[in-house]
Amino acid sequence: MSTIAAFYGGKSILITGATGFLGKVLMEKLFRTSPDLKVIYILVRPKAGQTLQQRVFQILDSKLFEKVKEVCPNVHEKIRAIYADLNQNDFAISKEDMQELLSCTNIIFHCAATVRFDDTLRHAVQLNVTATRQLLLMASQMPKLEAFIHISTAYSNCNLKHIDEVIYPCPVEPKKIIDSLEWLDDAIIDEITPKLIRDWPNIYTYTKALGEMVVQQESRNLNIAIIRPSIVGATWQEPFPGWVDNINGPNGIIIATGKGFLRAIKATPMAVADVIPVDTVVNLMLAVGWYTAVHRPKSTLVYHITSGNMNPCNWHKMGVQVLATFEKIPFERPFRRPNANFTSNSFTSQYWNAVSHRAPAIIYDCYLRLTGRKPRMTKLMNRLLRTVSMLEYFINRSWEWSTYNTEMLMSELSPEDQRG
Ligand SMILES: CCCCCCCCCCCCCCCCCCCCCCCCCCCCCC(=O)SCCNC(=O)CCNC(=O)[C@H](O)C(C)(C)COP(=O)(O)OP(=O)(O)OC[C@H]1O[C@@H](n2cnc3c(N)ncnc32)[C@H](O)[C@@H]1OP(=O)(O)O
Ligand SMILES: NC(=O)C1=CN([C@@H]2O[C@H](COP(=O)(O)OP(=O)(O)OC[C@H]3O[C@@H](n4cnc5c(N)ncnc54)[C@H](OP(=O)(O)O)[C@@H]3O)[C@@H](O)[C@H]2O)C=CC1
Repeated sequence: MSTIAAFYGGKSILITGATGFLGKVLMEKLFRTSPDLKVIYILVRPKAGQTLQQRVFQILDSKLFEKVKEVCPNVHEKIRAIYADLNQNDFAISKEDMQELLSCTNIIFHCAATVRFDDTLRHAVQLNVTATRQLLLMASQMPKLEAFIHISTAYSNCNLKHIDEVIYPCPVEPKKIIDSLEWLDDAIIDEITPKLIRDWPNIYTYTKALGEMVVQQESRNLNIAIIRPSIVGATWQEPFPGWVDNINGPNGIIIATGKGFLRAIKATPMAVADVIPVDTVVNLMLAVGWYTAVHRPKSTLVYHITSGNMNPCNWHKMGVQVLATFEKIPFERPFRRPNANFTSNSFTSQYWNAVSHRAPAIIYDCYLRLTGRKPRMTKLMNRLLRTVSMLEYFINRSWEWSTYNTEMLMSELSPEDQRG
C-alpha cells in the first residue's frame, strides 16, 4: 500500500462540497485506496427534492463508485452525511453533529464553493468567503485536526500574468466586504460590484481570492495548505478515463460543439489550454493532505496544480482533437454536423453569432411552431452564447504559474505515490 493511502487509514475526514465534481472524485479515491479509513463526514444539503440519504445513495450507486463497492463493501457505513447549508452562518448543523465533527475530525478538505461566474456578490461572498471563515473557526475547535486543505483556483489572481505560489492581498479586506454586505441592499451592491472587483474578470475569481486572504488571516495555529487547480477536466485514468458530471468550463463548450450548436468561438488558438484531469488534482490533494499533516510546514503553503508547465496544450490543438473525436464518435441526433472554428476578433465573432447561431435558432423555432411544438432553440442558443461570453476571458489569455511547491512535494513522494 502506498505511504499516502496508508496515512488515511483510520482517519476521520471532513469533506465540504463532496456532492460536487471534485468532491465526488476525492471521496471515491479515498474509499478505493484507503478502505480502512474510519469515516468520511460530508456536509450535504437537500437538493432538487432529494433527501441527504437519497443524494448519498445516488452518488454511491453511480458508475464512478463501481470499484469502491468491490474494495470497500461497507462504504455506506463509513460515510456520514451531515445536514449543512453553507449559506447559513452556523451552517445549520445540529448540536450533536457539530459536537461529533469537532471532537473526531482529523483532516478537512474544503471543496464547497459557488463556481458560477454570474453569481451575485452577496451569494458568492457568503459561500466562498464567509463559509470558509466559519469552517476555519470550527477547525480551530478540533483537537484532533492534523490538516486543513483549502481548495481555491489557479485563477484567483488571474488579473496577474505571472502567478506565484503565494497568497496575494486583495484591495479591500475580506472582513470589510463581509460587514458591508450585511447592510447594503442588492441594488447598491450591484452598482459597486464592478468597482470592487476591479480587474478581476468575474465575481467567482474575485471571491476565491478573498477566500484565500481569509485563510491566511484566520489560520490561527492551524496546519493549512491551499491548492489552486487550473481548469479541471474529465478523469484521465482513475477510476476510469473520461468521467465528468457537469457542463462547467470546457465541458459545456465541447458538448455544444458536438451537438452542432456552437460553430464559432472567439479564442486565441495558441493560448495555453491549461486543463488538468480531475483525478490528477485529487491525487495531489491527497498528497498535500499527507505532507501537511506529517511534515507540518511552518507556513501555509500554496500548491499550483496546472498542466501548462509540464504538458502544455493550446486551444487550437484541443479544438482539432475535439472535432476529430466527434467525427469518430458523433452525438446522437445533433442539431447540425459539428463544424466549428475559432474567430480572432469581436466583429467576426458577432457576425458568426448572428449568421451561424441566432439565425438558425430562430428558423428552427419557426419550424417547431409550425409543427405545433414549443420553440426552445433561441432560448438555448442565447444561454449558450452567454456562457461562451463569460468563458472568453480565459481562452484569449495565457498565464504562467510557478510550481515550486508542487515539484517539491512530488520529490517527497515514494515512486509508487508519484505514479498516483
Ligand atoms: C486544420 C484546421 C483545423 C481548424 C480546427 C480548429 C479547431 C477549432 C474548434 C473550435 C470549437 C471549439 C471546440 C471545443 C474546444 C474546447 C474549447 C473550450 C473552451 C472553454 C474554456 C473554458 C474556460 C474555463 C475557465 C474556467 C476558469 C476557472 C476554473 C474554475 O476555477 S471553476 C470552473 C467551473 N466554473 C465554471 O465553468 C463556471 C462557468 N459556468 C457558469 O458560470 C454557469 O454555468 C453559467 C456560464 C453562468 C451558465 O449558467 P446557466 O444558468 O446558463 O447554466 P446552468 O448552469 O444553470 O445550466 C444550464 C442548464 O443545463 C442544466 N445542467 C446544468 N448542469 C448539468 C449537468 N451536469 N448535466 C445536465 N444538465 C445540466 C441546468 O439544469 C440548466 O437547465 P435548466 O435547469 O433546464 O435551465
Ligand atoms: N471545476 C473546476 O474547473 C475548478 C474548480 N475549482 C474549485 O474546486 C472546488 C470544487 O469545484 P467543483 O467540484 O467543480 O464545483 P461543484 O459546483 O461541482 O461543487 C460545488 C460543491 O459545493 C457545494 N455547495 C455549494 N453551495 C452549497 C451550500 N450552500 N451548502 C452546502 N454545500 C454547498 C455543492 O453542493 P450541492 O451539490 O448541494 O450543490 C457541491 O458539493 C471549488 O472550490 C472550486 O472553486 C478550482 C479550479 C477549477
